[in-house]
Amino acid sequence: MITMKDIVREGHPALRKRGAKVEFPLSDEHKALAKEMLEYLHNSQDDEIAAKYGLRAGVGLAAPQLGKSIQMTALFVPSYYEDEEPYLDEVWINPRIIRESVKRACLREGEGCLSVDRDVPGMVVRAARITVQYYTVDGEKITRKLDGYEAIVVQHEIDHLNGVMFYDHIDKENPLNIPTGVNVLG
Ligand SMILES: OCN(O)CCCc1ccccc1
Ligand code: NI
Repeated sequence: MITMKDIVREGHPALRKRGAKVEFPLSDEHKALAKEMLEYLHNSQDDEIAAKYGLRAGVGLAAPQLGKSIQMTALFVPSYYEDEEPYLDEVWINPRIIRESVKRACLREGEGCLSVDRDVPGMVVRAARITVQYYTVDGEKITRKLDGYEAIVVQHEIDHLNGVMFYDHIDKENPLNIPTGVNVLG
């Protein structure tokens, strides 16, 4: 199982490279990696397992964070309501944003990252609504629109696949400034 020791931290080259496109059909190695990445997210959001193995909770995990410079990310965003299906619970292959709104959004609390062992305060301003195109592990091509918290998470993950870190988006001069018209979430 993936634990924190498998997650590379700032300074590791894989975090600053664009990942290579994943070929289909997925190799056994890539299939196993996809499964393990999603498992990490489930484990990290299970209080008992997370405490037992010292896992930091995450709603996303991108392959470059494991030192694997490929275009693969796992997403596990539980729904707001316990008894409802999670909003996102899958692995996306070769995802790309094909459209984004002019409207911007950010999380009131800012963002963090499993590959960043420090707090980096500041507004991470992103597109409020995106249209993404990705492949499932079975090679099915999906086009999907997202908004709200999921849109923020997916942009954070796709950034990782392109060597971008969340703090690259923070305004150095005025990190806590919320530009006019930006939706503040949370
Ligand atoms: O790359 C995923 N990872 O570092 C876990 C944190 C994910 C995340 C945190 C805040 C806002 C969006 C996404
Ligand atoms: Ni991250």
